[in-house]
Amino acid sequence: MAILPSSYDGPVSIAVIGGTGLRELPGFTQVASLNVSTPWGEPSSPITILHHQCKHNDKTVAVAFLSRHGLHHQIAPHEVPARANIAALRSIGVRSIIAFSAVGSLQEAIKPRDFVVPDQIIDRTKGVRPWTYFEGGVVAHVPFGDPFDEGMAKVVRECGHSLEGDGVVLHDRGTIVCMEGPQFSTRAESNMYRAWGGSVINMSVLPEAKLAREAEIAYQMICMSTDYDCWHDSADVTVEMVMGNMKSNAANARRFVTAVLDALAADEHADLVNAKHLAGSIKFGVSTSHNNWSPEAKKKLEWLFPGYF
Ligand SMILES: CSC[C@H]1O[C@H](OP(=O)(O)O)[C@H](O)[C@@H]1O
Ligand SMILES: Nc1ncnc2[nH]cnc12
Repeated sequence: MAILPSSYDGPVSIAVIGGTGLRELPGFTQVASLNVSTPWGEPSSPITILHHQCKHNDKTVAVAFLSRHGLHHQIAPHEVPARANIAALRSIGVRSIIAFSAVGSLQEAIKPRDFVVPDQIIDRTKGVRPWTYFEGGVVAHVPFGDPFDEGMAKVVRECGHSLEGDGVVLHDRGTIVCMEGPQFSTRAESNMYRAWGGSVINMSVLPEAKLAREAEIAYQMICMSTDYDCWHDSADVTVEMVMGNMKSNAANARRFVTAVLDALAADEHADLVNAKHLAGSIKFGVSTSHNNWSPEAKKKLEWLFPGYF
């Protein structure tokens, strides 16, 4: 295989974070592979820059691709270096992320292989994952009432519906429960999440979505259901089941992501993918006056937001 350049000059506003079963985007041309180091450590994988020829306007768009669990799926959900991942993407210019995830279904109507565009999250992680950029001498609080980006979600839903009838079944909204893992849930937990109104469950939407919000990045997850967890009459979830359903529906998953990238590349979405609606928002969330920031925190945050504060 040819060695890819380790730098890329052009603008890259959009990233895809691939999860279980979506470790690459075939059909896209790889033009660079970036090893970015951040004050929060190394990301899960090199960031691949892909060139994508848009269907609608013949434009070539650059997309960044990061593999959440590493190139060989060697990083457990609680070990994913989410701060480094989001910081590395922001540092190369990314302002919008489509994150992909294999999820368990908590509702009969969401069948294995159906897609869901979640609009809410219930946090069941256990506090073992670093979840903020604002600590160690600087405090900030960002709004998180709507944890996903509605503008991105609208585009994703339109694309999903345009593929319906062609093997894609889409649920427009849903509450995703993010559990710690790596063990799957007990039956009592699974039933409790159902009683709470959970639609689907995974181990990876947090802290990814929180960090994207802090980094002023528009973030939307696309979920693909792979199992009925362990509350249903059918067999309990296993990795084999997850991988089997991911594999047999991989073509649809890729078609879906490609359609979303095509749509996001349209000129009308330029402000959305550059997250103009979020630019500058973090400044209103910071509670610590700038001259009182600790030197360590200042150094890290100036790396993330150069020339900002
Ligand atoms: C292999 S089953 C559990 C695993 O699958 C999901 O991964 P991802 O969200 O990265 O697609 C889930 O969150 C767990 O990490
Ligand atoms: N049942 C489940 N629980 C947590 N994460 C999952 N990812 C896929 N299926 C899952």
